[in-house]
Amino acid sequence: MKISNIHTTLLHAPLKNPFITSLRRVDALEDLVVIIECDDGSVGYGEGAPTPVITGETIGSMKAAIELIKPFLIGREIDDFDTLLHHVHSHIVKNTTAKSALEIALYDLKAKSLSQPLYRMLGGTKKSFETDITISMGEIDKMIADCRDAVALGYRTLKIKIGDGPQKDIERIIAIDAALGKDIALRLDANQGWSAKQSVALLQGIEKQGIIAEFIEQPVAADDIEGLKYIKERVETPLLADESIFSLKDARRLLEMEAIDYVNIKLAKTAGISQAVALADLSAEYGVKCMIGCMLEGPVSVTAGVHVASAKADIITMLDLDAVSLLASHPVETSVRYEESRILLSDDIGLGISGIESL
Ligand SMILES: C[C@H](N)C(=O)N[C@H](CCC(=O)O)C(=O)O
Ligand SMILES: [Mg+2]
Repeated sequence: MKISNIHTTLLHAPLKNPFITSLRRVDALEDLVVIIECDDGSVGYGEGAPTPVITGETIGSMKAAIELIKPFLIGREIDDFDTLLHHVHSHIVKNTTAKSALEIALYDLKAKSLSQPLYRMLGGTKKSFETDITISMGEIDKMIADCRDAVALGYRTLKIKIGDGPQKDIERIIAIDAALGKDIALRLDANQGWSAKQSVALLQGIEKQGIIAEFIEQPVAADDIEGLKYIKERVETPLLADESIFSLKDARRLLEMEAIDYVNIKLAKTAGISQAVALADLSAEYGVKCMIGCMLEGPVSVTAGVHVASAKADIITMLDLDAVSLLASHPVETSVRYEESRILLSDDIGLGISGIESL
């Protein structure tokens, strides 16, 4: 099974509602699907959504990185898997989403070559998962209405986007908590919107009101490592690092410092599946549980995240893989079922993606 061709196609999918964080607003998904073809007719699918404000990538930079790596993969056997992964990672630094898209397609092919679903190839057995859903940042009344709609659809965990001003944020959190039953868990994601001092004041403020969120995600700037440690030492609310952790090196530093409670693993940050699995293993060594998250991305790469969640189910105990449910429609034919908060893996080989309608 030799790689004969690699090409990309743009995937455009409308969102049900605008996706709004403290970093950006998105009205429709635009991402890049990677298709790797082999000489026996097998096809592997990968995907990645550029998130310029987090990874620094654009559709153009992703295409350029893939074009640069492509000649090192064409003509090689899928069985020579470690060499393929080596080439994905060794010719260009950063460009983590582009590398992830390539890796996902290679893992899809490798699992297909073994006639196994990817999760099983990775050592997983779990097939049923529960994800949260993101509530976009906005006016309080709108956020409460969105929370109620999500609860009515069966979501029991809501990821609340905040971070555009501590005073506004504290009002949002108190109002949302009061509007929902105590059986609904709140995850707070400030997407780097606060300083360390603001974070402590805000979190201590809501804690005094008896509100303990499941966690606060990335309250401070990605490179504010000391800020994370400062917050962790002063609040009860568990602290989850997202934008601060791309690589194993990033994670090791924070874990050694005991600066965080949880790690958010995203394939678009780890440059794919191999380092995502390694990051879960590293976190396990420190006794730190992980969430697997996603950017605003499409069904191919989100599905790859679900397979990783299965492979590392003992350490990846939380899912933020809601991006497919945020789409109004998409052209990907997948045997993996996305039923709002429930995600069910199938036993189809590879990722379980059978095609992209427009191809
Ligand atoms: C979509 C997912 N639930 C999410 O909230 N991801 C964001 C980043 C998404 C983006 O801007 O594309 C996060 O966890 O920060
Ligand atoms: Mg986040």
